[in-house]
Amino acid sequence: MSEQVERGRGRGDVDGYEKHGGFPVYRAAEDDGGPDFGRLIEAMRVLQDAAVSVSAPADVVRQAAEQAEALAALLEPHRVPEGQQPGGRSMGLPGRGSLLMLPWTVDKFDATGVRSTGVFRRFHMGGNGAAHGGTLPLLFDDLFGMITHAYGRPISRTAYLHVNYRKITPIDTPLVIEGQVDRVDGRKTFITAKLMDAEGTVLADGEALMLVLLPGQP
Ligand SMILES: CCCCCCCCCCCCCCCC(=O)SCCNC(=O)CCNC(=O)[C@H](O)C(C)(C)COP(=O)(O)OP(=O)(O)OC[C@H]1O[C@@H](n2cnc3c(N)ncnc32)[C@H](O)[C@@H]1OP(=O)(O)O
Repeated sequence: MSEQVERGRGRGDVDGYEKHGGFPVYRAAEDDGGPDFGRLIEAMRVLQDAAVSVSAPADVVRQAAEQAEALAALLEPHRVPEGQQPGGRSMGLPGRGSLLMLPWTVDKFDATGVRSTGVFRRFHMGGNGAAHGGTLPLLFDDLFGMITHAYGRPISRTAYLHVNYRKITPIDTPLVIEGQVDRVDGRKTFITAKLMDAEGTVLADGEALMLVLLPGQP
């Protein structure tokens, strides 16, 4: 996906694109973590959905806990430093293969904006069939980061993020989020986006100021 970025278009007067402040330079994982990584992440998401929605007999809960502990022990010796794991860098996987991110798929990524589609799952539910209010800023924030990147700006930090909740955001319903850079002013990138249902009804809109980091800024 990074190859699609029209490098330099939105740099403005910001130097040192490759430096990203104090950030290490992140590269996309070449093979999306290998043939079974996406499968593992999706299985983990199904498990998350189950963990927040089941009411199972004590014996089943005990077995599940033992299996979850065994799985964690299997993976534990393979931790690597930030920027080396496929999670979050696998551009071909929903949510870039990060369990933290909403499992949404990017279908437009260029300097004119980014669009992503997906569903909020049971794991993301707040109450009465609606997505938890805290999960929407997560979706917006990650989109804003991608929009900044697609515009050719260095990785930036969110200085502020505002979300207007216009209508209830349902779970298990295909939705789309789309946004773009509105204005650039030196280190400042102003971005807006809308979350919509399949009929184009706006469920939430958001705006953010993303600030290009100064050299050495964490
Ligand atoms: C793998 C391969 C490729 C992957 C490709 C995919 C893309 C990859 C996607 C990643 C997606 C992640 C995207 C998450 C991004 C976060 O979520 S970052 C985490 C959340 N944010 C933070 O933790 C930021 C914490 N805050 C800070 O670090 C510092 O406050 C900041 C934001 C760096 C700014 O500090 P500073 O550099 O000292 O800035 P400062 O001089 O105070 O202000 C600069 C200007 O901005 C203005 N400003 C600053 N804050 C504000 C504010 N809140 N409101 C209004 N104006 C403000 C100032 O007034 C000033 O304006 P001017 O006077 O220049 O006109």
